[in-house]
Amino acid sequence: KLPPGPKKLPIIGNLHQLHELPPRSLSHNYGPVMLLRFGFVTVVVISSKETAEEVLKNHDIDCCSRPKTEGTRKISYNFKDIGFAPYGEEWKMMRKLSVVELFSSKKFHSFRYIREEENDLLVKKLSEAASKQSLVSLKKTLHTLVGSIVCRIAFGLNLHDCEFIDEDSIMDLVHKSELLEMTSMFSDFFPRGMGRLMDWISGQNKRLDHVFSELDTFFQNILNDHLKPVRRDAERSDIIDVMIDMMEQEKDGDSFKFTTDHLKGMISDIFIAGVSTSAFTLIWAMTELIRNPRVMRKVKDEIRTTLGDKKERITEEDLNKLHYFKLMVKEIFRLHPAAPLLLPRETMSHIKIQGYDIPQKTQILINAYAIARDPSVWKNPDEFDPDRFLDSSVDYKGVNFELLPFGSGRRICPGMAMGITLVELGLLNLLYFFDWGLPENGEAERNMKDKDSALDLVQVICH
Ligand code: HEM
Repeated sequence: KLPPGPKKLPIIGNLHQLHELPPRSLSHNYGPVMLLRFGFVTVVVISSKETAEEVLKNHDIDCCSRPKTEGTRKISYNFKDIGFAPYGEEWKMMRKLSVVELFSSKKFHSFRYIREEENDLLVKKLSEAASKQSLVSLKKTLHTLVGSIVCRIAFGLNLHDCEFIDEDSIMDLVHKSELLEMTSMFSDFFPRGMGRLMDWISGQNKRLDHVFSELDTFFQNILNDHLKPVRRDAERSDIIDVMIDMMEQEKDGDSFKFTTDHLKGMISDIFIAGVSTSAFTLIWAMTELIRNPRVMRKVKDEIRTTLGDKKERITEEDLNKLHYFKLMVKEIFRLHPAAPLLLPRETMSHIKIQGYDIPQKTQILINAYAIARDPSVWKNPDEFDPDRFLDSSVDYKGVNFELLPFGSGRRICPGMAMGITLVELGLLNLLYFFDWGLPENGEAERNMKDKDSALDLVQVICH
C-alpha cells in the first residue's frame, strides 16, 4: 500500500513536475504523505505535524541516513562530512568531534567575544553608510557579518584581512555552494551509465565541476593556512587544528583514520550550513519588520524600554532581557525556515507511515515550510504575527513537530545554538542602533507587495 501522489509517466515518473516540487506546491493536493518518483528514485514528502512526528520521533533510527546525489558527493568530499554522510560510524565520529570542538556550551561561550566584536564592526560600517545616506544591501551586509563570525570561530580566519579571500566574495561562494547542493543531475535519477551519458551530453557535469572548483580552492586555502608552521591570523587552535593533530597522531592499529577529505568535508559543512542559513534568516527578519511597522514598533519599544538608549555596545546578556523580541525571531523561523524541506533523509529499512508502506532506500522530505503554515494548526498562517506565541509554549528546538526549522532527532542541526545567537545578536544590533526604511523609488512599492521575495536594498538611518 503505497502513499498517493501525482500521476507518473513511464520511466521518468514525476520528473516533468520537478519545478513544482514542494514546499509551496504539489503536496497540498495529496495529503500528509505523498509519493513521487523521479526516474529510479522514490521520494516521499511529509507535510503534517503528526506524520513528521511519526518519521522523526517514532522512526528516527530508520530514517536517519541521507541519500547520495552527485552535487552532495562533491561538496561533502565523497560523504566524508557530517551533513550528507550516510548514517554510520564515520558520521558518528565526525558529529561527535564537531560537538566537542565547536558546538559544546563551553566552546560556545568562549567564542562570545568574536561574535560581539564582529557585530561592533558591522555597526561602525552601517553608521558610515547612514551618515552618507547611501543604500545598503541587506544580502551582502548580512552574509559578510555571518561569514566573518563563522570563519573566525571555526577556522581562525579573519576575513577583513585575509590573503586569499575578501569579505565581499562570501555571498558569491555561499551562492555557489547552494547551486551545488540543489543541482539535479540525470545520474541522480537514472542508473549510472545511462545517467552519466545524459549529464555528459547536456554539459551538466562540466557546470558542476566548474562551480565546485572555486569552492574547493577556498577550502584548500583554509587547509593550507592551518598547515603553515606559524599562522598569521590564528587566535587559538580550532577544530581544523584538532583534526590535523589527530591525523598526525593516528597509529596503524586505529580503525578510523581521518583523511584530507574528512578535513575538507568538515570545512565545507561548517561554511555551507553555517553561513547561508543564518544570513537567510536575518534577511527575512529585516524584510518582515520593515514591511510590518506595527511589529517593528512593538519590538523597538521593548528594546528601548529594557535596554535604555545610552548603550554603546550590545552584549549577549542583553538578549536574555528581551521577551517579545525572541517571539519575533521565533515567528521568523516559522514563516521562513532556511531549509524548507530540511535535509533529505533516507530510510534504512522498510517502515510504515500512516499505514502506508515506505520501502528501504526511499528519500524522505519533511516539508517543514508547509507544516509551519498548516491552517489546521496555525491561525492566519501566512501572517507575520509574533503575538501568536504570547500564550503558547511551542518552540523550535525539535520537540514540537509543528515548528521544525532545525529539524529533529538524531540529525537535528548541531549548530542550532550558534545559529540562534548569530540571528538574535545581529538583529538586536541592527534594531538598537538604527532605523530602517525603503529607498524612495517605485521599486519599493513592488518589494512591499511580493510576499515571497526578501528585500535587498534598504535605507539605514541613525537614531
Ligand atoms: C539559522 C540557522 C540554522 C538553521 C535554520 C539550520 C537548519 C538546519 C537543518 C534544518 C538541518 C537538517 C536537520 C535534519 O535533517 O533534521 C541542519 C543540519 C546541520 N546544520 Fe544547521 N542550521 C542553522 C545553523 C547552523 C550553523 C551555524 C551550523 C554550523 C556552524 C550548522 C551546521 C549544521 C550541520 C553540520 C548539519 C548536519 C547535521 C547532520 O546531518 O548530522 N547549522 N541545520
